[in-house]
Amino acid sequence: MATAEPIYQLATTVQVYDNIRTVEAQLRNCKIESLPERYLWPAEVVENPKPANDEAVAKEEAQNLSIPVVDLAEIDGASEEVRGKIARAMGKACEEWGFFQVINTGIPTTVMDDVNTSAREFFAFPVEQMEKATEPPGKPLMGYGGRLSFLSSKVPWYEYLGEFHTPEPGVEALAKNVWEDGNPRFCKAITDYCNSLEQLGLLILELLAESLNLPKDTYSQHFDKNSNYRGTWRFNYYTPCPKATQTVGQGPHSDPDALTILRQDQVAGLQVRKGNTWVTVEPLPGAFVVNVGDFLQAWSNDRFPSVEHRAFVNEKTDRLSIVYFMSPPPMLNIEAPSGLIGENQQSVFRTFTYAEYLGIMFKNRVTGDFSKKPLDLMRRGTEAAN
Ligand SMILES: O=C(O)CCC(=O)C(=O)O
Ligand SMILES: [Fe+2]
Repeated sequence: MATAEPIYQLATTVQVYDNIRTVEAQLRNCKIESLPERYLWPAEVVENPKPANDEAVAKEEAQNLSIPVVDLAEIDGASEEVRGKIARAMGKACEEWGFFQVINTGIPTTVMDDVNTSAREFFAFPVEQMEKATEPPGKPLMGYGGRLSFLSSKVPWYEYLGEFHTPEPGVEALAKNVWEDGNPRFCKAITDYCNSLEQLGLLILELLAESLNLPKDTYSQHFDKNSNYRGTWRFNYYTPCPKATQTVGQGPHSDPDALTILRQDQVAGLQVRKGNTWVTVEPLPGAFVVNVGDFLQAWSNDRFPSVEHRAFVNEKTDRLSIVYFMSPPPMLNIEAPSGLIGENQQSVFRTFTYAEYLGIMFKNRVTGDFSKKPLDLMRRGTEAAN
């Protein structure tokens, strides 16, 4: 079981603080006046980067930008031509943004509504009840959390609940710790949702391979149920923060996995880096936000960047995002397919496994070193790669 994997051992250096609900209540009751130091992220992280030239122009440009939208309405039984068009649009979005929104996925509204209701049911509990789902420190970002610092030197203003969907689904064990009857409705909602997202993820991986003129199963074959791939669901819940402008829901990061599929509610909060600015991902009803993770960046030989993103919070409204992370089998060697490497050339990154990569990433983050994107350490010729 994943609990014992050495890749997570570093996370035992985790620092546990008061739950953010306690801090929020203290602020509202004027028991404390300002956010505790640990939530105060540096200005360069919280604010938009200052453009070198004209700030007003850059701001306006950012407002007019939005991540591409890919429509899947015609994908079922599509002709080669139509499928190719969709694949190219997706590939272009990934090359230029590392992000896109996907609409008309065919996933029934009820599947999305049920998981939404389940997430809100959980986060409506008092802290003591939610904490029944807290996992021991060796399983970072699994179970319930909302006061931890192990991925950065600062604490983000958010709570999460998550578990594996595959290879060993953990939702039932988790639910048994929280509800006496194990809440079968909750378990079903999450399982149905993950099954749908898994199918969507496989389709996207196929289309992305096609966009690179690779055999369509180049990536998706490694996400077969029998392949030991890691599918993880996570709810991110951002309670309103009385000092929202001083902190972040999630600091700038790229996702380590291959592909992330996120469903946000109708409250904006996700921002994607584009050059020197941050572009807000506008909530679109029924859409999913898809992004390339570090692993797919390596697997595409740098064609699809895994782009930094962050989530902000606000003073009045809570916000929920529901994420499905697709990570390859931990021991799979990742190397760029030969179709992406020219004659007499080497791949941009050295060969590495996901397990090895997570180890390096956690170490980097626990020590608070954000000066390098972890994936850059795997480029041929860099220190960690040698
Ligand atoms: O909540 C969001 O919009 C961002 C979530 C995210 O980036 C993550 O969970 O990795
Ligand atoms: Fe992320």
